[in-house]
Amino acid sequence: MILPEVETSAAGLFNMLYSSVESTLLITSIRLEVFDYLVTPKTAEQLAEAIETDPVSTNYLLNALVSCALLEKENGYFKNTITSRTFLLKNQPTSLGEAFLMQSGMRDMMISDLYNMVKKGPDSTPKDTSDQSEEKWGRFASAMANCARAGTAQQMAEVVSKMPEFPEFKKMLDLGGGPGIFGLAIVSSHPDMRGVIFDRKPSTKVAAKFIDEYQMQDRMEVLAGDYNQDPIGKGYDLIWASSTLNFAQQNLQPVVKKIYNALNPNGVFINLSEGLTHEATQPHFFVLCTMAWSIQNHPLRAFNQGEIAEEMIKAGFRSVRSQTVDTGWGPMDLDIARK
Ligand SMILES: C[S@@+](CC[C@H](N)C(=O)[O-])C[C@H]1O[C@@H](n2cnc3c(N)ncnc32)[C@H](O)[C@@H]1O
Repeated sequence: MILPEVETSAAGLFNMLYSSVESTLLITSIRLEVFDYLVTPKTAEQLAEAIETDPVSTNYLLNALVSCALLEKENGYFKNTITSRTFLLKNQPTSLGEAFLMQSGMRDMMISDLYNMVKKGPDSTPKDTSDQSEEKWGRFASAMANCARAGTAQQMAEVVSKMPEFPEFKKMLDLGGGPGIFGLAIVSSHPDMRGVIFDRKPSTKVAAKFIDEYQMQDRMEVLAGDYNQDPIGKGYDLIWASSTLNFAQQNLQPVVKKIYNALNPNGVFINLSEGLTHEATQPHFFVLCTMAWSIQNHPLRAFNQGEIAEEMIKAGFRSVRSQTVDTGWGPMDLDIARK
């Protein structure tokens, strides 16, 4: 028998084939509240009794979670790892479970018809820009807050607070701020700066809730509107925008110019967004997580590296400094423009 000569390995393909099992395992375990019940170590039988599941199937599920480093197993007892303790328990400021349930629902909806999306091209029915879509953002804003405070907001507040102009800042804007966690984190790291969170109305209601929660009512306020067409206020020393300008892609230069005009002389505009490289094929995480969204929302899409910086220069900023930062969501581009 002569078998073919094989010069490469198919291991990557097999991993790819089964990567959806990892995702389903994570989402199912969040739904079953496995991590909440394993705050104290339990055997598979004990857990199955507590969460009313089948003990044999539960044992397989738990072993798989150990193999994904979300649980540890010792003498038949399962317990959380630091990752599951930090991010997968309910009702913590860093809980990601609710956001993951929402994101996976959206992802499944978008990806389920990938075959036809690719065959026939993007859905040409008009995009929903109605109140319903705004309500959807309001609901997402709550869940997204924890994605920000799971580490990236703290990391970015530290970067901003180390800037030479930071001590002189008096007023900042968090543009498309959603729940406003980035704005809250930046303002809190300054002794007396004030801040405005700008977003569509339903999201600003959520931001107002977080302003109350952090007792920042005397320093933070919300402003509702659509940055593509409404005024965004003025007199800012800092304008922060993260993961939002994709929604201005068809209007990017006027929006960046609006940002420029809203800043005081010597003001700073900082944008944090994905920045695709290698002809839009890297970083792996952002290429994958934006693929179906970009197909469905074409011409809205993920940004390529340098795209925002270019618009900043065109808008008249005197200098732009760009760096790639490793965030909890993967490598992102931080563009800092000075007026
Ligand atoms: C992915 S979220 C990012 C939220 C926040 N900046 C963060 O990084 O966590 C995008 C935000 O942009 C807001 N947004 C999108 N288009 C907008 C527009 N035209 N005017 C105001 N806000 C907008 C959405 O409501 C949403 O809160």
